[in-house]
Amino acid sequence: MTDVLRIGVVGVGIMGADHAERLARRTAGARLVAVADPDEVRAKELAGRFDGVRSGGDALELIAAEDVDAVILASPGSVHEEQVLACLAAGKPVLCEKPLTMDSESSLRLVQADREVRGRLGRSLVQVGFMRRFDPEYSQLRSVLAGGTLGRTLLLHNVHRNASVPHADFRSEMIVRDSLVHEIDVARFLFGEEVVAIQVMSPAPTTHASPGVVDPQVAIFTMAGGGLVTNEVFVNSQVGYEVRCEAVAERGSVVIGRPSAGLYSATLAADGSGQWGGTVPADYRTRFATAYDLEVQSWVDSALRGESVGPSVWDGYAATAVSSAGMTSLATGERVTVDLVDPLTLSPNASSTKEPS
Ligand SMILES: NC(=O)c1ccc[n+]([C@@H]2O[C@H](COP(=O)([O-])OP(=O)(O)OC[C@H]3O[C@@H](n4cnc5c(N)ncnc54)[C@H](O)[C@@H]3O)[C@@H](O)[C@H]2O)c1
Ligand SMILES: O[C@H]1[C@H](O)[C@@H](O)[C@H](O)[C@@H](O)[C@H]1O
Repeated sequence: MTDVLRIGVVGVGIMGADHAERLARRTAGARLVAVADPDEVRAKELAGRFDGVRSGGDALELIAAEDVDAVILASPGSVHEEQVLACLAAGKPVLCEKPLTMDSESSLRLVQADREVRGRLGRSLVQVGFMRRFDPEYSQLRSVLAGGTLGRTLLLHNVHRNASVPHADFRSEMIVRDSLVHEIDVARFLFGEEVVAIQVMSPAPTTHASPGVVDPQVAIFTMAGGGLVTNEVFVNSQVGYEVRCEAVAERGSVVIGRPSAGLYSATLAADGSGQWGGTVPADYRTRFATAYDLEVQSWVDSALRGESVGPSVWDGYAATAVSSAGMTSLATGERVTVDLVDPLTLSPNASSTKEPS
C-alpha cells in the first residue's frame, strides 16, 4: 500500500477544475499529476496553476498512464461509459461524476463490468459522484430517519433550484438526467429503498427558459415501500442555488437546506428602509463545498486502503434507471414504472431490491 494516490482528472470544465483545485490544495494523501480535456488550451491553463501537473487532450491516454493510480471523471455523462470501462480495464479506482451514464442500458453494462472486476480483485473500483450523501445536513437527516425515533418515513419534499443553466442546449431532458438525478439518489439514500415509479409533470414554463424547455418540472417518485417523494426542479430560477429537503415521518418532520441564521443580517434597502435577509449561494460549488471535500477525501482514503466505499456503480445504475423512466414520463405525462434488473443476478425482473454486500 502506498501513502499517496497519484490522480488524473478527465474533463476540466466547471467541475473538473473544482476537483483539481481540491486535489491539489486540500486532499490528504492525494497528488494531482495530470489533467486531460479535448479542449487542450483549457487543460493546459488549468495544469499551469499547479506545480508538476501535465496536461493532454486524450482521456484514454491519461487513464492508461503508468504514473496515474486513480482517476476522477468530470467529463460529460455521454462519454462516461467508455472512460469508466477504460479505468476498469486498467484496474484503477475511478470517481465518476453523476450521472453514471445517460441511459440505464449503458449503466447496467458498467455494473456488469464492475462485477467482473470485483470477482477478480475482490473490490469494486467505481464510485459515483452523488456528493449529497457526504453533505453534513443530508447525512444527519439520514441518521435521524434511520434512528427510528420519528417512526417510519412517509414522505420527502425536495426543492432543487439553479439560478440559470450552464449552456443554452440544456434541454428539458437534462433537467431529468442531470439535475433530478440528485433527488433520485437522495430518495434512495434516505428511504433505503428503490424508486419503483416516477411521474414527471410540466407546469407552464418560466419565460427565462429557452423556447421549448419545460422548466420548472415537478416529479413524483413512488418508493418500494409505498412512500412518496415530491420534487420541484427549477433550473432558471434567476436567484441562486436552493436545495432543500423536508422529510415527514410518523412522529415528526425534519427540514434541511434552510439558510442558517448566520446568513441573515439587517441591511439598508435602496429606499432607506431597514430590511432583513441574507444571500443565496450562487451555485453548487458553494452550497456543497464541504460535501465535495468529504466525498473526494473519502474516495482517496478508501482507494489507498484498497477498498471502495460511497455511492456504488449500482447506485449510479439505479438512479439512471429511474431517470430513464422519467424521460418517458416527461414525454407522455404518465406515471412510468421503473425497470430495474435483479441486483443479485443482474437479470430482468427484479424480485429483490438489495444490492449484495
Ligand atoms: N456533483 C455535482 O454537483 C456536479 C456539478 C456540476 C457538474 N457535475 C457533473 O460533472 C460533469 C461535468 O460537468 P461540468 O458542469 O463540469 O461540464 P462542463 O461543460 O463545464 O465541462 C465538461 C468538460 O469536459 C470536456 N470534455 C468533453 N468531451 C470530453 C471527453 N471525451 N473526454 C474528456 N473531457 C471531455 C469539455 O471540453 C469540458 O471542458 C457532468 O457529468 C456533470 O453532470 C456534477
Ligand atoms: O450538473 C449540475 C449539478 O449536478 C448540480 O448539482 C445541479 O444542481 C445542476 O442542476 C446540474 O446541472
